[in-house]
Amino acid sequence: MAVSANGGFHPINLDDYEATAKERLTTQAHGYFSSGANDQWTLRENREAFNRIRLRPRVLNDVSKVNLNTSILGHTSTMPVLVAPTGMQKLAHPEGETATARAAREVGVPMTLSTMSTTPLEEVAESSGKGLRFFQLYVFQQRELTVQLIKRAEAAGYSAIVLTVDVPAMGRREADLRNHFTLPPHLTLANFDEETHGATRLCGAREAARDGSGGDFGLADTKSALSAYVNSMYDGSLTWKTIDWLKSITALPVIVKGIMTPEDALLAREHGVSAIWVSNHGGRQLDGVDAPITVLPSIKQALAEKPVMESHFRMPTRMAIWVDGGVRRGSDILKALALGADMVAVGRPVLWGLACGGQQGVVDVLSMIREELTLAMKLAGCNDVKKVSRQLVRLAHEPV
Ligand SMILES: Cc1cc2nc3c(=O)[nH]c(=O)nc-3n(C[C@H](O)[C@H](O)[C@H](O)COP(=O)(O)O)c2cc1C
Ligand SMILES: CCCCCCC(=O)C(=O)O
Repeated sequence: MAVSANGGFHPINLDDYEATAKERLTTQAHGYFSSGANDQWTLRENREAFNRIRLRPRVLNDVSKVNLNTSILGHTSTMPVLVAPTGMQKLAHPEGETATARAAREVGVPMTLSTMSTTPLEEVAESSGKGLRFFQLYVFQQRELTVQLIKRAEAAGYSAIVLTVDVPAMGRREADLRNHFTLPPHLTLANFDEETHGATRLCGAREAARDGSGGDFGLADTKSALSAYVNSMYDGSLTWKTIDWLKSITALPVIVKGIMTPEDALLAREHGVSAIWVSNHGGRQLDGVDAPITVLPSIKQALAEKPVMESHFRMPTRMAIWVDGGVRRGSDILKALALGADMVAVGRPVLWGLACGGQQGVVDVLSMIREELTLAMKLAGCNDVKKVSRQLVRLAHEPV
């Protein structure tokens, strides 16, 4: 990282943001944001998998101008990048999700707001203004509460519902256990009512975690307050019928986040979703699964080979593929596009930007991603994201 004479912060890559964010965050917050599940093999693999993919540059192709504009669900994004949902952003900065929303709007990319936001979804919508925003949904055992969240997201102008399907139970994040992670008293899960739901319940979990009593959640040393909350509140009985139900109660496009196999990608298409989001939740759920970028080619191939199944649901003409996990370089985005992604999401880098500089920090992170992507495109001989093709990359098992 470049350090000026007065010790100022001059990040030159996304890892520099992470290093500085670590210095600024509490141990608990940094542990929650950065960690993966169990031995964190998948967390590391998300990065390493990108390093195994080689680029195949073409030359003499006029790259004096590079076009990154991308169409997403009938809207426009200024690059094929979106902000992934991450919970509890006020742990990173007092302005939390509103700062992220303003930054995403400024840069012209979509933001996905987490159900587990520390700012009410309506307030985030107001900050986002005309910015494109999606609402990430967790389905609660209290179905009525889930329906209310969807109705509120529709009323507040969110343009899609992103249903996360890889949290039937909370992954085992050992940093949260070691740090006795709790939400600080001044923060709440702001999409919920103190009386009836979330904030109150997480407070219960917080006290139980602190005094080791187990409290209402029966916490032991092997459970964190977060896992106690998730395991007692989220609906672990979701099936593919849940997608049909969701589509029956909202006219918004439905995206399914957490797809990792061709089999599930095909099922998602049968159930009429608008996009699948290939993701292993940033290595935070099942440790030992492949990186999303590794499974992307087989998912793309299965969708291309198998015809769209007939069903009584309205089918999108083409189901889009979004991907996330370990994206830290512009060239990672180029690799993902070449392997079949329509959009690429970033999670932790946005949190690091938020911790380093609030709204401006997130703008800087997204702008750095844009600059790196533009340069990678030029050096690879590609002047338009729409023209990125499979020929641009070589996988380890393919001949040179
Ligand atoms: C701190 C943190 C909180 C997250 N919260 C959510 C969430 O509330 N909902 C969700 O669907 N995914 C959540 N995720 C997963 C991200 O949406 C995304 O899949 C992941 O972070 C991508 O990997 P990356 O961080 O390497 O970019 C969270 C990830 C992190 C790091
Ligand atoms: C208060 C519960 C936090 C739920 C999980 C948010 C998430 O998806 C993640 O941390 O990962």
